[in-house]
Amino acid sequence: MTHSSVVAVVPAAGVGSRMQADRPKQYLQLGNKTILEHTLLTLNAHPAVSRVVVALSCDDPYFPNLPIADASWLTVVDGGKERADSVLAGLQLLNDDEWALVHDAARPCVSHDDIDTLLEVRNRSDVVGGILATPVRDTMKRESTSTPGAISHTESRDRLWHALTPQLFPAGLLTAALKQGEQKKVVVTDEASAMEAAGYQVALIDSNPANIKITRPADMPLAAFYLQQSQQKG
Ligand SMILES: Nc1ccn([C@@H]2O[C@H](COP(=O)(O)OP(=O)(O)OP(=O)(O)O)[C@@H](O)[C@H]2O)c(=O)n1
Ligand SMILES: C[C@](O)(CO)[C@H](O)COP(=O)(O)O
Repeated sequence: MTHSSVVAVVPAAGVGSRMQADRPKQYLQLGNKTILEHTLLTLNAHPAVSRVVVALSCDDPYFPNLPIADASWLTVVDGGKERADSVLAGLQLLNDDEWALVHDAARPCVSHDDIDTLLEVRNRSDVVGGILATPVRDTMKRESTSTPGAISHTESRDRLWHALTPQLFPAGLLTAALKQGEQKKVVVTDEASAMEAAGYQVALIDSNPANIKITRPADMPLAAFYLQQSQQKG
């Protein structure tokens, strides 16, 4: 079956406050490249990805110094206040019938195997798209509101998943769902939340938990280890 082209859309306009670094976390080095370079190069290297759109902070002083800044396969757009705004800005460069493969800049350890599995959802008629995900492993506690720092209760972890990225949807439907979510003040922290709110069925694709989102300092050595593992695999 032939498919419309797949375009990677990479939100990379965050400030990385939880990382508490001297620069936005996507510009921290892992080995000989920044996190952002690892992510963009991995996406561009996937045979199904036709081009990459990256959303940057409008006053980002770091990107122009990267060797890939002038890559022909890469287009830069200005990101927005929230992650969803940055994704929406990137989607403006896609045709409605193209597949948007939305992936956090902060997830450099994503594998081509997992992207291959996610792309299979294009052949399904029961869902509109899908997301990489991994089942929750720990017991989940809800914090008390009346006694902050204390447990209110244990949440059922039955059928509870961590949503990862990439998340894959037809660009036109995702654009409309994000705009609708904005108008209806839906809390949209990933693309799937907007698609769910719009009433679509979205596939959960069980995937490698090594595809971590680098968020806090302790994530850096873990990401370095996973990247080294994948480089050794070749
Ligand atoms: N306005 C924003 C906010 C976030 N992002 C991107 O969305 C991804 C996931 O967001 P997160 O991990 O929360 O990154 P930050 O918002 O930078 O981190 P923090 O919440 O700690 O500030 C990151 O690649 C980040 O660069 C974005 O493009 N535009
Ligand atoms: C999109 C995401 O990575 C899925 O888990 C997550 O929602 C991003 O959240 P953040 O607060 O913007 O890091």
